[in-house]
Amino acid sequence: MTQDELKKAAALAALDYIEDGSIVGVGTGSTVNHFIDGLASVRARIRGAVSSSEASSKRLAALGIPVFDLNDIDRIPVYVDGADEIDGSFAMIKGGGGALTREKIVAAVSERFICICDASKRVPTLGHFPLPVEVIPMARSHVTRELARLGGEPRLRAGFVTDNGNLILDVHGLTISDPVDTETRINQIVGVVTNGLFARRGADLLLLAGKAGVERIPRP
Ligand SMILES: O=C(CO)[C@H](O)[C@H](O)COP(=O)(O)O
Repeated sequence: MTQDELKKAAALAALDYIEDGSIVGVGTGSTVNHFIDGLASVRARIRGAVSSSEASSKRLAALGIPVFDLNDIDRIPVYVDGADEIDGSFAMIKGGGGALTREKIVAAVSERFICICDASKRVPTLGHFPLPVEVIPMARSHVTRELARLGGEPRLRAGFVTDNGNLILDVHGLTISDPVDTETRINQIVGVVTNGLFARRGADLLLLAGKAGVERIPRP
């Protein structure tokens, strides 16, 4: 199976967890695109979706799935999203697609975070994938210096602007021995909107697609 077929298998497995009549939290990325396509096949069963990016909103709307403003919604039973890396405690690096801030907001409101991944995303320790950090443009140089002081090598994602009008610094070479601590420290740098470590609010269930099928692994 190709990596994309594995992504699709994980994504379609997430349809089993959708509550009838609910608003579904929808993440961003190529794995989630398969989930959105699958959601279209059950759209009569759901009220609609809250989305974490303009790209996902556009795809949902094109398939006739109503997209709600998060401010008008008080309950999201399930949030479905991919990850760039996920470790044994279900802490993740996310934001490869640059949607980390909205992803973190929708995840915070949701009761259950279901992570959909192909097996390559499972890692013993986070940090091989560069950590995305969303930054207010006028703070770019300051945040770059502060991230370097933490031991990383921040690189501006060239030509990229987030849905919120901000920049992304991808931090290479960071040692992440305590993901909760690193997430907290980076978020304390003035000018950082948020960072792509999802450790304080990690995944609750991992749907991990490998050659043998989709494993359904609850958070340890
Ligand atoms: O965090 C994300 C986007 O901001 C994605 O979930 C992450 O980058 C994984 O993407 P893909 O499913 O395309 O491998």
